[in-house]
Amino acid sequence: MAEVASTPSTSLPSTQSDSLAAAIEVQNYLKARLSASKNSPSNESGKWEIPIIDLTPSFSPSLSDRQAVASQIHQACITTGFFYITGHGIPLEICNNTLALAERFFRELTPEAKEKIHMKHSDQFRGYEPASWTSVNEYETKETKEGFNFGYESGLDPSGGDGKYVELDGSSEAGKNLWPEETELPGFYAGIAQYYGQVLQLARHIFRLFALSLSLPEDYFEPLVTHPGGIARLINYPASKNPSPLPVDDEEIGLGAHSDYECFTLLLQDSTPGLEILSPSGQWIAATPVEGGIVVNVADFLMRWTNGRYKSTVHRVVNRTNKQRYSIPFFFSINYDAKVETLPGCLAEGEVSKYPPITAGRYVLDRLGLTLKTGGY
Ligand SMILES: O=C(O)CCC(=O)C(=O)O
Ligand SMILES: [Fe+2]
Repeated sequence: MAEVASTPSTSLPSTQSDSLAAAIEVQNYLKARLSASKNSPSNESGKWEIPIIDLTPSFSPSLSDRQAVASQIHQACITTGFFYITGHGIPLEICNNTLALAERFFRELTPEAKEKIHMKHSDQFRGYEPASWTSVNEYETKETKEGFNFGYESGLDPSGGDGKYVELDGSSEAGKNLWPEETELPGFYAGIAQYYGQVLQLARHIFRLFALSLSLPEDYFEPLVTHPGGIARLINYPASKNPSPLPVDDEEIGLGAHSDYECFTLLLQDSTPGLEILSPSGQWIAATPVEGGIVVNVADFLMRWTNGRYKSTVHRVVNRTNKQRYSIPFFFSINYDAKVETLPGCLAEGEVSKYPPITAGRYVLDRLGLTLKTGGY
């Protein structure tokens, strides 16, 4: 792990937007957490476990069944900020096929085809991302992962959306994704679109449970997800050159320590472990894959809405095995032109909001901007 304690705090230019200030503040928070972390194997498992929540009853017509799931979600959100879901309704076959498409993307697409859809051609961070093109924090700057990033299109939304989608920067042109040609990777787009549609609808369902978990009406967030942001990534973490349980050397960081930016993330991972989450006492805990399960983690918007009651937990990926690891996170956001502001019900009498209001898309864009080595976008 790179030395972080001595790095001076990032200073805030006076002309920055509120969302950039917020994005920089998260980096400073991360620095504090990392300097207190122990880069050693965890002995905390058992004390701080990632719960498994069966979503089956959440599809019941009975409100009390749905509420029972929501209270398990509440408990997970105020402790780990991470949980697995089973019984989520996305067939295992679709999950496995989508992971197989990720593998095909990285293995079969030619370097020329990857170059054509390189992220440098996108002003919205879409497309193919070679290893070390971005790094999610300023301390672990040689990330081994490579990725392919794409976002919401109304054609991928089974609800069709309300036709008012705006991009991260508030512009209204849709369709900024960079897809490989059908002839270059036959069947890729159709397979990815099928998974995207399913995971998007699942995210909308889970968002209703989040509302219940906060004692809000189930449809509280509904007006905010009529044309939601939803970035997804296919990620390939190469096998370790020197597989060993620990310690991690900087060359082996797949994806550096970070919190996610949006409402919550739904992560599909293959059977190779690698995801680790930072416990309150600074231990890295492995989020080992659960067969048929999807990892859910609270991200920054939910932390901000709840004034920190829901934990946007720091996590990272280190592939310590001799196998490639593929994963597919889906980052569910509200409409990018909507605001995130502390919920009145999450402030006790006299309690002040820790987080100023931000515009959803702008905040995501500012956080993404900080991942580029150039520091700009
Ligand atoms: O690949 C994983 O397991 C996690 C990915 C992740 O945390 C991210 O892309 O934000
Ligand atoms: Fe993440």
